[in-house]
Amino acid sequence: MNGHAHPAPERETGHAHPAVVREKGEDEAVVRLARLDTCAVSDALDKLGLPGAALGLTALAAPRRITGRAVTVDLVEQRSEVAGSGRHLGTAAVDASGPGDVIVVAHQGRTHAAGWGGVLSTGARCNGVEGVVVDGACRDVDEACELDLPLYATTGVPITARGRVVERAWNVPVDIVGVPVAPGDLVIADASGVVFVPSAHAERVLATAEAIAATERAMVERVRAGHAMADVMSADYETMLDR
Ligand SMILES: O=C([O-])CC(=O)C(=O)O
Ligand SMILES: [Mg+2]
Repeated sequence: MNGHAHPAPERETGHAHPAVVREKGEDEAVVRLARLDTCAVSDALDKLGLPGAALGLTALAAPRRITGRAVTVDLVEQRSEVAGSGRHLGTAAVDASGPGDVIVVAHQGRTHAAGWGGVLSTGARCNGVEGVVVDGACRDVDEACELDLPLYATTGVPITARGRVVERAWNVPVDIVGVPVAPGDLVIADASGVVFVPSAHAERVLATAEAIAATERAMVERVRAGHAMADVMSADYETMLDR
């Protein structure tokens, strides 16, 4: 699954997640997720009373739907008392990732320095990574566009992370705009935003989202058949997500 000639290194922290040991097409939850969109998944989370939608993130490059399992990177401000990894942020995650993986960088909304860049994008693309999510600024956005690597973030910035922001750890639980994200959690991102699904709740979230999507397909058929909007989107729709 890894584009490099050498085997992917062992992950340094956390648990191996299913995408590491399975080919993408064998990850049943990701296959089902790929048939949905962020809105159906967000509605399912609402109905189940779970958090998951990360606000304020949008596609800066290659704007298409991505789905996969989270490989996390946690960033901190570089200060003398912080022991960085000694290598550039995100590199271990890129080396260990491949098809079915989405790299999720916890940058805590920072916009003064990039939490991702073009050399990293090249590595991610070479390894077949599905895409990258950063809850802060990124640079070399043009390179990500040229590479056709989906990149979801808050904004672009030309300023490097070097000397400013370092990797604290990777493959660890992180916080993305208030949403807890663990390695191996499901990720879906599209033009409406970015949503995470805890792997422990994947089955019931997927089943609920599939039912919601089926209901909406039937509604759209009724709209196309000429039914009044007020009938199609009536009280049933308004209360559909009630718990
Ligand atoms: O220095 C950085 O912020 C990283 C960078 O530009 C790259 O990966 O190309
Ligand atoms: Mg660069």
